[in-house]
Amino acid sequence: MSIPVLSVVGVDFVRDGRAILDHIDLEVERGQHWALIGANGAGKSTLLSLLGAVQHPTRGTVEVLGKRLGRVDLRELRTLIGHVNPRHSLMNPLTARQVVLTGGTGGTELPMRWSPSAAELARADYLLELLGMGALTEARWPNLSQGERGRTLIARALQSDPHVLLLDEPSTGLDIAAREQLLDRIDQLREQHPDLASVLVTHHLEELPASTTHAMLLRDGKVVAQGAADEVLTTALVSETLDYPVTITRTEGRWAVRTRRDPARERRDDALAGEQSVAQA
Ligand SMILES: Nc1ncnc2c1ncn2[C@@H]1O[C@H](COP(=O)(O)OP(=O)(O)OP(=O)(O)O)[C@@H](O)[C@H]1O
Repeated sequence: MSIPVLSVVGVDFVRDGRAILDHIDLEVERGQHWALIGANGAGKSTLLSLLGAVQHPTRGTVEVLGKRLGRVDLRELRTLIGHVNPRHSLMNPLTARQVVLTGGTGGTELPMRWSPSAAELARADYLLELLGMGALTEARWPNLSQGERGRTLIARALQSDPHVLLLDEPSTGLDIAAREQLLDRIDQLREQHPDLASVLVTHHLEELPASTTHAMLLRDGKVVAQGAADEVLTTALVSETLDYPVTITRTEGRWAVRTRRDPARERRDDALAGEQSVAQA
């Protein structure tokens, strides 16, 4: 059996006496594309930061391709992981191509007196093309739209040829066209790199690419359910996770969420509104 790309065993993350993550187990294999779903504050970004070797767990183990966080140099681990941070900040107005090249140098700016090899340049251009940025390789970061920046950052995360891609709410702030373009590119990327694994965090099931294979539902730092996407992204389990009645549908691979009507609750709300207006009269 091959070594999992990511292996999380018995992980707790405790801050100020509070369990922000409570006994998390997760195994991500090559070619699997996980969605991490939960309400605000459920612990999604914290879990992603452990997977990205940004922080250490309080208890338990995190391994990336069998290399254990805490035992292996963090820089070595991070070359195996492509982490897309939507809050990427830049001091200099680099071009899209230069931003992608920084993905191979481990910083956000290009090192002084550094010049890329022909292979590094060719990879950056290949990735920009793959993410639909081929016409904008010379465009400068401050002039890129939010959607173009997002796609550039995914190309940047892939420059070091990582085994796993971590995406933290990649569609936040995008209009519908930009979001759909991004999701299409993620689907294409996964198709063309069948060994790549990924973990994508979102609040919104509409923002999941059709190529999502697995899901984990988190509530208050605990796992509500995890496994194959269609077994986990169900009306009952997502409602339990969000503590709110929703109906989940999946059409042409994509998910949609609607508030579930609860006739008993509506009758109670109507009766309450009636009592209040009588009281005010
Ligand atoms: N280093 C820390 N110290 C103290 N509390 C923290 C720390 N990191 C995270 N938290 C808290 O842990 C909880 C989970 O945070 P996290 O950002 O992981 O949630 P999330 O599911 O990503 O939320 P959101 O969807 O709002 O981004 C929050 O209540 C947050 O305030």
